[in-house]
Amino acid sequence: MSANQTIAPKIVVVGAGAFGTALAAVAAAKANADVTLLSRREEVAAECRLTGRNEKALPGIALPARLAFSADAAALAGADIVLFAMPSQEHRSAAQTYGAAIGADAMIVTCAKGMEQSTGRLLTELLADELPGHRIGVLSGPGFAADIAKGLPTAMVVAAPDMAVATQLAEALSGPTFRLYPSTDRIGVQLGGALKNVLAIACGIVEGAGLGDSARAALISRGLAEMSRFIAARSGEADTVRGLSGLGDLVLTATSHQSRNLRFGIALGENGRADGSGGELVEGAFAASVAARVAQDLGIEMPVTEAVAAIIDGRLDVRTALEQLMSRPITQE
Ligand SMILES: NC(=O)C1=CN([C@@H]2O[C@H](COP(=O)(O)OP(=O)(O)OC[C@H]3O[C@@H](n4cnc5c(N)ncnc54)[C@H](OP(=O)(O)O)[C@@H]3O)[C@@H](O)[C@H]2O)C=CC1
Ligand SMILES: O=C(CO)COP(=O)(O)O
Repeated sequence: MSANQTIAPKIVVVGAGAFGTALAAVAAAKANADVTLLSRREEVAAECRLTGRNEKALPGIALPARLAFSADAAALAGADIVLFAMPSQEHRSAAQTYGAAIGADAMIVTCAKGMEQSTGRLLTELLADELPGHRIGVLSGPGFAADIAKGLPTAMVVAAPDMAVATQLAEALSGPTFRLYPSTDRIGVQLGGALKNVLAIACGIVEGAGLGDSARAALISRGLAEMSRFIAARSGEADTVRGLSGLGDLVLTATSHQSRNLRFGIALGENGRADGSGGELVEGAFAASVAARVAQDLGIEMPVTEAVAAIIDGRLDVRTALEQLMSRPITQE
């Protein structure tokens, strides 16, 4: 993507799940849009082409007529903006699969919320490892795919190292009901998205175990403090945590039953153990252990995150976790 581009950029969204389909739909709703949704399975692309819907990902939602569908990596040729919208743990293999088909000038934006579990790498770092020379951005913030695709008002953040590029991305991807704010804090923006999922699981556990709304409010506030410490230790900006990608997304995910992370936590709180996610993607279940491990390496305290990781691993039960959290030494807020 060149710095002074005025014609509509060519956008390819890789990953035809709920979020990829929603982002492709809002981008394609604009006049002159050139947007392709790239699935890894031909049957998904074929169904979308035939019915104008991606029924499994976004049930009952009609997609814009201008949106193109493909399962051929060749669709990436000439793309100005490539959105990576597959799960965090799939980013490295997707970069390896599609990298050769992506042109050297394309800007790549991760839209996932997580860190690589095996290495603790941020997704922007991982993409820079696999796709050297590309400008790498991140899109995150409070927005459920179904809300975005239905045209309900949504605001999120897109971050790139250079504000001019972040602004270009925000302009290219925003629409009448989908507003993107540009930022240069890639670390803060993506860590907000990764860490709020763990805290949403914690809020779900509190709900499922019937511990009350006051406990949820305490968790949101203390969880935000954990996010701040982690972001600062990873050299992100302190202010970012108070914005859409931090507090905004934490509040949304910790309070809405649309959230898969919250629902997973509720089941944990009700049953006292992890019974799986029923096939749903629960990013926080991956992020909990890696965030706890990295926090320990960085020497920062993240008691809520550590408790969630231990509960998911079956090393701690909910009652003991609560006792431990409540009996920590009294400190200043
Ligand atoms: N859903 C939401 O409301 C939001 C989600 N996000 C984030 O977006 C990311 C994706 O979530 P979401 O869309 O909901 O997940 P879904 O489970 O709905 O979809 C994931 C999609 O990724 C595809 N996929 C998996 N691996 C690869 C790969 N290696 N290459 C290409 N495609 C692949 C899957 O394809 P297949 O069907 O073939 O398995 C599937 O279409 C997550 O990190 C999530 O946190 C962010 C904001 C909102
Ligand atoms: O990130 C999201 C909303 O901002 C989606 O949350 P879940 O993955 O918990 O459904």
